[in-house]
Amino acid sequence: MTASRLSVNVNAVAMLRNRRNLPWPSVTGLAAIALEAGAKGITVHPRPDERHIRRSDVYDLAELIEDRFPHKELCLEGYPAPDFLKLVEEARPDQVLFVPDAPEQSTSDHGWRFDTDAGPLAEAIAAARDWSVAVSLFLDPDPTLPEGAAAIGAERIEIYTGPYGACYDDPAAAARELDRIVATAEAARAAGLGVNAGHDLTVDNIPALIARAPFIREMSIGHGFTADALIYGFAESVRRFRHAMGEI
Ligand SMILES: CC(=O)[C@@H](O)[C@H](O)COP(=O)(O)O
Ligand SMILES: NCC(=O)COP(=O)(O)O
Repeated sequence: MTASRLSVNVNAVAMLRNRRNLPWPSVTGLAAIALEAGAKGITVHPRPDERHIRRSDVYDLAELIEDRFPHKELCLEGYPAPDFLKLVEEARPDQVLFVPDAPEQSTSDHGWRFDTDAGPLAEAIAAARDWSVAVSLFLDPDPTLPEGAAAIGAERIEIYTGPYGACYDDPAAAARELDRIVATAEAARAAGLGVNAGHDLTVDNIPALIARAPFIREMSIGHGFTADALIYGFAESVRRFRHAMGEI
């Protein structure tokens, strides 16, 4: 049995909870079920408007993992603005993923371009590393980019797999996207970076990806995982995604 690569993103659980002024479905409760079932960790992307994950959820999840799952990992995602960096400093996740998202953006849809928008990155990366938080950078599937991530001090990248996920009904287009992801993953590995992947991954599109890039160390999955779990339940979906990754 291979170690788990699955980090379950619970943004959508928080979105459902926020429909009412009630504490269910429980973000920490479902995170615990996923961790107990074999997920490697939990990922959250608190957005400035708290449309799903609230700042308080981040502290609750950090406490859950520290108290009950000390060998599991918390990953925080966000734009390196002062408020987000404060959250990273206080919650001390195992990993932070910096994304270049504007506050009003509906979801992440592109990675960093080091020639144009890397302004706040170098300082944020240095701060996170001082707090012993591993730093990952969200990058488009473009093999010219990983070298820039290594040069600026990141330890890992997460390849944006949204365009691949969007080709669910077009195998030829999916094969082209997969080539770009794999080339980027290989470039990152050659640059000494750890390789993560995320966005719109599903039990159907993961096997082809993992077959071509078995060295991927983590996949963070929220939307597709939650859609699956509505049918199968959180614990069974962990098993299904790990099976898709060839782990069990
Ligand atoms: C960084 C990334 O890929 C995003 O998928 C993000 O984690 C999802 O954010 P939303 O849940 O707000 O769409
Ligand atoms: N980093 C990607 C992530 O956490 C989840 O993305 P998605 O599966 O909700 O698209």
